[in-house]
Amino acid sequence: MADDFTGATDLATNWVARGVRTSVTLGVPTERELAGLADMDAVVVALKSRTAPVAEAVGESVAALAALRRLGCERIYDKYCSTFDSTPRGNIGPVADALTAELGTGTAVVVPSFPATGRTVYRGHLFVGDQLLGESPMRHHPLTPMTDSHLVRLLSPQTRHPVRAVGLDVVRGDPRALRAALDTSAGEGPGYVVVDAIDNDDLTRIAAATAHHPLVTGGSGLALGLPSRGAPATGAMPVVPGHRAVLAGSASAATRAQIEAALPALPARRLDLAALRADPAAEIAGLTDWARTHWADEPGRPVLVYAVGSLTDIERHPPEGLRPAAELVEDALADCAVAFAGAGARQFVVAGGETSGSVVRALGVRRLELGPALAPGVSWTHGSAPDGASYNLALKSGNFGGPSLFTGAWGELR
Ligand SMILES: Nc1ncnc2c1ncn2[C@@H]1O[C@H](COP(=O)(O)OP(=O)(O)O)[C@@H](O)[C@H]1O
Ligand SMILES: O=C(O)[C@@H](O)C(=O)COP(=O)(O)O
Repeated sequence: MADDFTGATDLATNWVARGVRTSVTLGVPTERELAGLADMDAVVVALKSRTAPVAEAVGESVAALAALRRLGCERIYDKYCSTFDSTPRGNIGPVADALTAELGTGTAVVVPSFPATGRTVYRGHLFVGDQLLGESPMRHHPLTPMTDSHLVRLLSPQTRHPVRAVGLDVVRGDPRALRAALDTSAGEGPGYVVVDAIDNDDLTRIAAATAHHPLVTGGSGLALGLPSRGAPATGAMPVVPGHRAVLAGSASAATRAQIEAALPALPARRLDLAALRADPAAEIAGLTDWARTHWADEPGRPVLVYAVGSLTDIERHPPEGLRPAAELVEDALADCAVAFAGAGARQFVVAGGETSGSVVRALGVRRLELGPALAPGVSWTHGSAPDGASYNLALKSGNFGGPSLFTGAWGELR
């Protein structure tokens, strides 16, 4: 299970790359939906629980676990952000505590490392590229600003269980010693072990040492440590003809670079918070008319609607008595998606995990199958809504992908 929608397609991208047939369900699958998943090797349940109230996040995660167990899943992967997005209250710790209790497990590993995207862990410190997490642009995140980098320190206040660390020397040493270090010792109850990993070989060692663990936790990188089952498990993804749009609610550094690179090439509009507060329906109608005009002029050319071009666009506190910007933007982009779909848009790149959750829920899509990969942790997907409309959706984590992703992604839809 994944705590946001981009995280879900990120994990699925890595499983599919290892030849594991994987579907993503958007929300906890119903009994009927479960029946359609029986022949998959893996299922990722995408939740929107990263910044939800703790009790809600725990409740949804336990419901997702119950559904996965009904499906016969024997091993559970608790996927959170490779930048450990959370606060001292959660939700990484409380969710992991609940899963540990439900599964009756002892020690669970904590592995945010995803070297292909620059996330590495050394001596318990999480790095984003060359920077410590707490010194990286993640310190500016509108919802979960990360100002510390030490994973034991970050997780400890969030859990009732002990947190210890295992260093790179152990990861690269005798495999039996690694396995012993990651297993629950006699008399030890539930707890967490933060494991160093700075390259994919480290992840392979950790995956082998935890192959018998019923629960692992981390970013998606650990999935790349699985033994490959052969060719990537993507079938021929249907390409849905229709207009194209990029909807970017993320304020992350990679998204801002993608917006900057796209501005000279794509018709673009930045959301106007004041206008949205004054009359959201009129603002969405205006954006839809604008998009329609561009699609009529140049069919095939995507339009870009974005929230944050530079850090100064972030509104940390709403003016007295008004709705927070995060809610306003998520609702606006979800409404744009629905209105754009009504105007014939079928191909969307959505930037940001929370944003993707809002957009995909609004479109009503409940299940995604993966298509071509666009960057580490980012793939095109295909999904259908109950009204019969189908979409190609690329749910892009705020911090993933190169600068040309918003302009270059479309070439993969052939
Ligand atoms: N101008 C803004 N001020 C404050 N918050 C914003 C603004 N624009 C967007 N947001 C919010 O920031 C959050 C970004 O989170 P998310 O979509 O998960 O992106 P990321 O993947 O970069 O974390 C969303 O809730 C979005 O609505
Ligand atoms: O693990 C990751 O970094 C991503 O899969 C992820 O969770 C991204 O979250 P957002 O940046 O909020 O999209």
